[in-house]
Amino acid sequence: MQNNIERIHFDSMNTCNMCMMELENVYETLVLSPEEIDLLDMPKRTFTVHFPVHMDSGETKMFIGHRVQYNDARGPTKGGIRYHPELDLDGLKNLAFLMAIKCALVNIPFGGSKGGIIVDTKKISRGELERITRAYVREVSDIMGPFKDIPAPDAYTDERVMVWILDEFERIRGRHVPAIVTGKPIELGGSQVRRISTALGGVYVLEEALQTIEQEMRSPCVAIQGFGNVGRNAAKILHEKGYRICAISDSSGGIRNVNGIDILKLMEHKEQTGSVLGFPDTTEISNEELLVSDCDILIPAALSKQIGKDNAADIKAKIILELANAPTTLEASRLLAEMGIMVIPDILANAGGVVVSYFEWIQNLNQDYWKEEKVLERLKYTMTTAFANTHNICADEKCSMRKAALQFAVRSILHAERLRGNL
Ligand SMILES: NC(=O)C1=CN([C@@H]2O[C@H](COP(=O)(O)OP(=O)(O)OC[C@H]3O[C@@H](n4cnc5c(N)ncnc54)[C@H](OP(=O)(O)O)[C@@H]3O)[C@@H](O)[C@H]2O)C=CC1
Ligand SMILES: O=C(O)CCC(=O)C(=O)O
Repeated sequence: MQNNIERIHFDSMNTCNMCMMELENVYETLVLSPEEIDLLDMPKRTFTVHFPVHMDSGETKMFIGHRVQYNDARGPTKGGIRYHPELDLDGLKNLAFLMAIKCALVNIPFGGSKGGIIVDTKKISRGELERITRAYVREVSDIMGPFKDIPAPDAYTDERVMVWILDEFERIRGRHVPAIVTGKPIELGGSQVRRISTALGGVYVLEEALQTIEQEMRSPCVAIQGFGNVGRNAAKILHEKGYRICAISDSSGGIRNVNGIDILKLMEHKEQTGSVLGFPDTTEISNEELLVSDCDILIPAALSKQIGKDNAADIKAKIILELANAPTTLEASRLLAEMGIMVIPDILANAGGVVVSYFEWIQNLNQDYWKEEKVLERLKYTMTTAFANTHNICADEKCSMRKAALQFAVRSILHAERLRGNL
């Protein structure tokens, strides 16, 4: 086997260095062959598109979009679409890899993908957002399909964007194809619960995790970074369950009140002002301060690489529930494990989103729509089973949850590759 540095030089075209480094943590335990490592280290396909869009000003601007399909041994690739001014292909490869791992861990028949457009949604109009989305779909429609690659919402995309993706794709195909995208509004084939499923799935695994620790936490104090779809719904669900939400932030900064923040009122405040700042009876803190603030449970629910080697040692939470994707660098993950902090990894913690996306896809294909109770019951079963599978490996091997989850998922992906005769 080549060492890491040799490999980076050897296949520099489309490697995913972050994926390689993450996978190295399980190579030894799983005793993988060089062929297996080669297969896992690189995405299957990477697309970059460059397309013009007419802006409101009358000028035409060029945009760049990507879609990475990492592995499809277990089924069509599945993963969100992210709009962000700092979107980069390497980050997307890692996110697509995490999708493949996540789907294998919760045992749904999908591979993993991720995509997006380099754009700041706060600096464009609604009309421009729609034209950019539709233009991107025209560029990538050939590689999408209900049995090929199925997008969904991610940071700075929402139901409205999913509807434009659906509509543009159906215009191109000339027929209805509801299963082309998930995260749609219920009126257009969306599933009950999908709006809150990422947060709710996270709460299910958090409560399983709390049962495994000896020390009882009474009215735990929770700090949440991010107040978008995932952060806001996690805050609301936990608030309703009696947790104290002591600190919360968005891109403009954070607020803190150790006695707990009224989340419903904060949601109204954010709706009216566009920010969590200025909410009554709270002290302003920075996003950096939020991450290292006194709390029992820390929930990163915004962007990647928020917890790194520079701030990990200062974290005071006893549990970190990673609702964002890749919020912790690998270096920081190792440090947190040494500090005895329980980290419920993204690939488990935020899988509730794709699990209900899978339910939405099934409902679309069968044209048979489920009641809320059925979705809730199946989501809970899927998440608690994935938690138990991960926890059992942790107990047997005395390893972190991240390593355990990764092992479980890699085994499952390689098994599918072997069955297909690819290994
Ligand atoms: N949506 C889903 O179903 C899933 C999402 N995820 C992951 O969850 C995370 C959040 O996604 P989602 O909630 O959908 O995205 P949204 O776009 O709905 O929300 C993003 C939130 O993050 C905040 N934010 C952005 N930059 C920063 C920053 N530097 N510091 C603090 N907060 C910041 C935003 O602030 P502001 O409101 O001011 O813009 C916003 O509140 C992402 O990592 C995503 O990949 C994972 C699985 C599924
Ligand atoms: O719902 C989905 O299909 C994917 C959601 C997503 O992008 C994620 O889990 O990171």
